[in-house]
Amino acid sequence: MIKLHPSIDNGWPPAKAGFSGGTLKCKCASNPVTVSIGSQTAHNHACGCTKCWKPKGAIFAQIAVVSRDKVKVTSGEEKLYVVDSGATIQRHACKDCGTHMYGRIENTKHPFYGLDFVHTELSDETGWSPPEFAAFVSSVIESGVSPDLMPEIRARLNELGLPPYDALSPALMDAIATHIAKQSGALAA
Ligand SMILES: N[C@@H](CCC(=O)N[C@@H](CS)C(=O)NCC(=O)O)C(=O)O
Ligand SMILES: [Zn+2]
Ligand SMILES: [Zn+2]
Repeated sequence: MIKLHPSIDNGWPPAKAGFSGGTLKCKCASNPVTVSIGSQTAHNHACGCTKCWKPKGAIFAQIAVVSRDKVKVTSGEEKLYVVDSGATIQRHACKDCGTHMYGRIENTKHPFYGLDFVHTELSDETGWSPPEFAAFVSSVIESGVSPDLMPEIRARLNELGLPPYDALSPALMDAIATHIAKQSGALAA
């Protein structure tokens, strides 16, 4: 069976009712960076793009969103740096172990402004919102996955209940387009 991501390959625990967050910890054995998340996450998904952080050996990342005001660096802030300051999502990573601790959008006009991107697998708590779909699936080829494996990867994602898309899910793509149409005036605000 093709392996996609350690938190996805064997299924996942369900979201816990009333779950109110937890602490993300980087992979450093000493002085880890810790980030407190003060609420449940949403839109958790697998992402195949080259920019999202993946655990060792994984083909996909797993990533969810949470309101930026619920994200607080609680230790090791001095170890964080922005991976690509030109990217829409400013990914704050640990300079010692490379783990991305949170991704933030600073452009106030962006449809997802106000939401941070986080990898909930970095927490010991269970009850986070589970993955719902797979995004940027074709992009795994850009990381060196053989195009010949794509039918098997998409079949496995479907089997796991994660519909594969080559961008975001239709619901999120519609939300982005609606936001842009309201900004341009093509739709009434
Ligand atoms: N094919 C590209 C896709 C990159 C991409 O568009 N990633 C999406 C999903 S994370 C995105 O929203 N990126 C914005 C950013 O990285 O700032 C790649 O794999 O590098
Ligand atoms: Zn680290
Ligand atoms: Zn991504």
